[in-house]
Amino acid sequence: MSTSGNELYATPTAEQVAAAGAEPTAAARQRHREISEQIDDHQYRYYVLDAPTVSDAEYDRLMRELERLEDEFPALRTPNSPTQRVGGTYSTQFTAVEHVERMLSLSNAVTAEELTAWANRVEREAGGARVSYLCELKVDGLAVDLVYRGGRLVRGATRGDGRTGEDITPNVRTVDGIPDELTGSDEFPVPALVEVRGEIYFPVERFTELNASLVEQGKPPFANPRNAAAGSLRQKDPRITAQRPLRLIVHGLGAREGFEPARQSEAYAALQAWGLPTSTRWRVVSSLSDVQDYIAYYGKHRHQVEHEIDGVVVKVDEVSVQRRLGATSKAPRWAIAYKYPPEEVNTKLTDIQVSVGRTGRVTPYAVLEPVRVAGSTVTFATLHNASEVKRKGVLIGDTVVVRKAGDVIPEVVGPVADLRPADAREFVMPSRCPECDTPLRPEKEGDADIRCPNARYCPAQRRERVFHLAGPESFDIEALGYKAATALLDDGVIVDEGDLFGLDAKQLAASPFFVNKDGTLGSNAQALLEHLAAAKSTPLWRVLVGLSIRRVGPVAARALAREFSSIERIANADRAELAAADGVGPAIAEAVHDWFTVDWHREIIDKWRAAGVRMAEEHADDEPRPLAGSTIVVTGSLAAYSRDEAIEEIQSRGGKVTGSVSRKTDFVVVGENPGSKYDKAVALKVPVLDEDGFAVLLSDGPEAAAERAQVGPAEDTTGSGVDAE
Ligand SMILES: NC(=O)c1ccc[n+]([C@@H]2O[C@H](COP(=O)([O-])OP(=O)(O)OC[C@H]3O[C@@H](n4cnc5c(N)ncnc54)[C@H](O)[C@@H]3O)[C@@H](O)[C@H]2O)c1
Ligand SMILES: [Zn+2]
Repeated sequence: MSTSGNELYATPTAEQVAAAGAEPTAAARQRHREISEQIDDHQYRYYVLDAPTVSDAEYDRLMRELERLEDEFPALRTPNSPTQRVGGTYSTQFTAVEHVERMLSLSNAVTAEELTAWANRVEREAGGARVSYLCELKVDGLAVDLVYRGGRLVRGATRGDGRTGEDITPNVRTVDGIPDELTGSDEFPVPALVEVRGEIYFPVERFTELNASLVEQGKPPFANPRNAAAGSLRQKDPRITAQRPLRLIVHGLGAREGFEPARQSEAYAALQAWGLPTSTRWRVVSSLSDVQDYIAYYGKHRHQVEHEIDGVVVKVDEVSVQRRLGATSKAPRWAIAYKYPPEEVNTKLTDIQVSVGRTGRVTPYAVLEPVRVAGSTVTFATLHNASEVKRKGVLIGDTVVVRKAGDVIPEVVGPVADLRPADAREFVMPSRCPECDTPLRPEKEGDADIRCPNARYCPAQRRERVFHLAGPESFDIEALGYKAATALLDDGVIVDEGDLFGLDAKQLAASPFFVNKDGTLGSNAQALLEHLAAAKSTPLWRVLVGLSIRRVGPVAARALAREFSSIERIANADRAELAAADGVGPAIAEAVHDWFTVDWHREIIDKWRAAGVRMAEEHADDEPRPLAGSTIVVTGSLAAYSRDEAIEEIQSRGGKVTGSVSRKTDFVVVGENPGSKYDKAVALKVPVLDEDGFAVLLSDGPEAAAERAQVGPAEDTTGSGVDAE
């Protein structure tokens, strides 16, 4: 709608009044002003200070509220509204520069319906032209514009308000992977001028390290990798930028002379040919349902990517259609960002307390003001150990960024330094066990972990050990919940886990937890006795897991059970014999050996044996071992197996798993995002199995698998995202 010239003063027609909607109420105007001011403030903190004080989710909520208000009262939708302009601004710290072509933002969708509505509109307005969709990851970093003239990098700038950005040329030059000079190919010669758009990011795995070093220098840490990227790039002193492990992914073009792509995907092929870092993850698909699949796939695998992603960007691949669709003042109509549900929220860290685990390890954990994230309410988050608390730079009383990624346990990412209250205080590791008051100490000089050495009687350790026996990888005793385990110990029914399998109804009747109001024995007691009886014939490896021997998880326990086939033989083996067993090694051997030298540990074994717990593997020796003699390397992530599970599957069939590829390797099993091991396998011509091939290896053995293996140079799949047409 044009508001220029005399139109402003003319009496509006009936149609104009209708189009403008109802006159905004005073309350609506007031709220609109409030939110707009808040958004301006948040943009300043985010784009200029690189230190936001609210989460992206909170910011997005404000923006959506503003949009709803404007839908209701269109008169509020002025060109100046945050909904109508590219959010962001530039700092006087840097020289302001005009972009040759404007840098836009993206419209976004958070539901499948919004995405479908966008696609429907695209297809309607494409004028009958065929539309393909290019799907790619939305890199959570900061947007940059790189100008190459005659193939030379002449300028790097931030997005700013979209027209004017900040000149950060010297900083950009320090970023690994940004070429000073473009190369070209026959197909894609270097153009006379090109504005390249991309996203600079901070690799996720380097983030904690950066914050630790900032805290050490007495500087405020960054709340998340995106702010770390922005803060590292927008430095007055480019030498600081040079020390940060920043990376770039390019995803678009601005102005250009001497190059006119017909498709977005062709532009990416050109960018790659010029020597710029493109992603290998983009795909061109021909239907919306394929777009949905791509979104679902990365919804699941977003944490296997080296940078943070906050969504997927979908672009119309055909440039002719892009042109037809054009752009609003804020964003192109031919692209949309599908945003994943937020995984980060801000909340208050009210305290840091410690808990004592079943092996005595003392771990600090965050007590948070309850907050909802990724579908559940988070109140606690582990902090691992005291040095981790230091590395993260969080103080009690801080507002902190809490991250909960899918099913993964919640984590404190870092403090919001600008909201630190004056009375925030440092966490001090207690010197005594919170449950038994024994002085805490590291086991060995220099250990990061400290422990409660009172292993036998510390109530916390006993409780955790007893409860651990109930777990699915140990005896799997469903009726032994945390409350039941606590009651058994607190009411003196058992002294420790040694007494568990000898329990009878009379003993259980001594605990109110197992007795009904009318004095009869509860059904929970009956269930516990039944489950305990059934658990007595648990396989040996799971009995070993139940012993809470340090370092002995399911993988080591399986290896021990396979080699020794009885507790007796494990207890009597010396360190060298233990260490020589396949899949055991010196550290586990030492832990196992030490465990059996403790008298009360042996008493547990004796009591369990007396109670009828099976202590030997009956059939261990005649299990088929189809992979005996095969050496296998696993790299990348498999869909159907965790890393440990894959290793167990191989070892339980007699195969050997090693960490590096050599000519002696029989197979390399390659999952999603394999590392250099894959390249090495190809170079050494070691047979490579994908996940289906791995399934064949497990079910039908090495010969069948060899037929499915790929050997030698692989087809080059990078950048060949265009689907078969
Ligand atoms: N927490 C805060 O206080 C605060 C303040 C301001 C903005 N923000 C965050 O920034 C968002 C708004 O920023 P915005 O306007 O830049 O929108 P946006 O970040 O949602 O999307 C636009 C940007 O995405 C980037 N991008 C990443 N990968 C891309 C790809 N593959 N193709 C194309 N572009 C890609 C581009 O740089 C583009 O400018 C908010 O939704 C919020 O998440 C937060
Ligand atoms: Zn203790």
